[in-house]
Amino acid sequence: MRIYVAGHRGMVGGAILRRLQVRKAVEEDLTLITRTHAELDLTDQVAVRDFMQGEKPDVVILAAAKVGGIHANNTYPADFIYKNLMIECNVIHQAFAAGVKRLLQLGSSCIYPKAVPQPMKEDALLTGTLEPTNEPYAVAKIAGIKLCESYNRQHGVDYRSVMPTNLYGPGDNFHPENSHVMPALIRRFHEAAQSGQEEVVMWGTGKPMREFLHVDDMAAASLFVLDLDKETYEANTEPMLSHINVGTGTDISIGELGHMIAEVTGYSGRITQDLSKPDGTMKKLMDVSRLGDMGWTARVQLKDGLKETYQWFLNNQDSFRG
Ligand SMILES: NC(=O)C1=CN([C@@H]2O[C@H](COP(=O)(O)OP(=O)(O)OC[C@H]3O[C@@H](n4cnc5c(N)ncnc54)[C@H](OP(=O)(O)O)[C@@H]3O)[C@@H](O)[C@H]2O)C=CC1
Ligand SMILES: C[C@H]1O[C@H](OP(=O)(O)OP(=O)(O)OC[C@H]2O[C@@H](n3cnc4c(=O)[nH]c(N)nc43)[C@H](O)[C@@H]2O)[C@@H](O)[C@@H](O)C1=O
Repeated sequence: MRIYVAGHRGMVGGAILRRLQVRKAVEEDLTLITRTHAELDLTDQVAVRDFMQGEKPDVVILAAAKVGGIHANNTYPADFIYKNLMIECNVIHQAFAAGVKRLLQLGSSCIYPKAVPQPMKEDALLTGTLEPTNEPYAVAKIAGIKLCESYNRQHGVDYRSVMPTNLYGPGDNFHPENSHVMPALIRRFHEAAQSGQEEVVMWGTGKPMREFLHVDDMAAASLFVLDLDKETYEANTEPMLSHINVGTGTDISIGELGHMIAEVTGYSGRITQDLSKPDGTMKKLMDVSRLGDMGWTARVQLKDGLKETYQWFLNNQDSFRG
């Protein structure tokens, strides 16, 4: 069994690779294939074709993408739509051309319309208008789902999609502007606590609700879905709706999250709001009953995961990206 993990140096790909390495210790015939971004640019069609034809993986896990928080999505929309469409087209088509029978790709909860009934069910896809701050990224992610469904329908392959809620954990991107809210605030509150600052500014009103899933849970869910036999996967999805939500099923306001991060990082000053920054979607909570009915639930509690992520941040400050 030869498994290619695309994006293995990212937060999710790294967590998936760690789990597969544990598996490899007991499964001698398992070969894990990886390439860094520098070794293989997945937006390069010819390079991806040559790689797939050369390595001939049995299974592909697509965790590589252009990823960022609300500001990055809103500021670099061309990068988010172009790079993600190219990566998906190249990896999915060239995997098919090289004979890959099973593939798992990661989408995102932002595929669902902005004003959709909560919690969001898989069948809410394409029922309304998307959140404008990340529409280009969401369109690319929806195309990823439709690529998998189309190759399944036309060619009889077994390409699956998981839709994660907002993720966090070791290996996250702590860039001050371009990251997601959790790593951005861990860094900002930590630096304020260390330097004795009296004020920390958070973006928006603090009212949006978000659901946070630890990346180790995401990696476990990804392999759970990948390992399902074809009959079970198909019995729990539909040909035109072949994606599965992954989340915890509970959410928290951004304001509350800020207070939690202040406590964990030891910051005790004022917390204020920058109302010139966007809130984005006001609520994004996944309906996770489909995955729950199949037997998978998240394990890591938010407070525990936050403390562990802060510890990882402290141990890796010199090496993290951004
Ligand atoms: N983080 C989150 O909150 C969420 C993530 N997701 C999805 O999960 C998946 C993984 O995200 P996450 O791990 O957080 O993201 P990361 O940014 O941590 O990792 C993405 C990886 O993809 C690599 N990559 C990007 N572009 C290319 C390219 N052109 N060629 C080769 N490699 C490339 C990056 O390499 P490099 O850094 O060198 O560019 C990086 O290693 C993505 O599909 C994302 O959309 C979904 C919902 C929430
Ligand atoms: C996973 C998901 O991530 C993105 O969507 P998002 O959920 O809005 O992600 P976010 O983590 O950046 O923000 C969450 C909330 O938090 C508020 N907020 C406060 N203070 C900071 C702050 O300092 N940084 C950030 N980034 N947000 C902040 C911010 O204003 C917003 O209300 C998508 O574009 C898309 O990439 C996607 O799929």
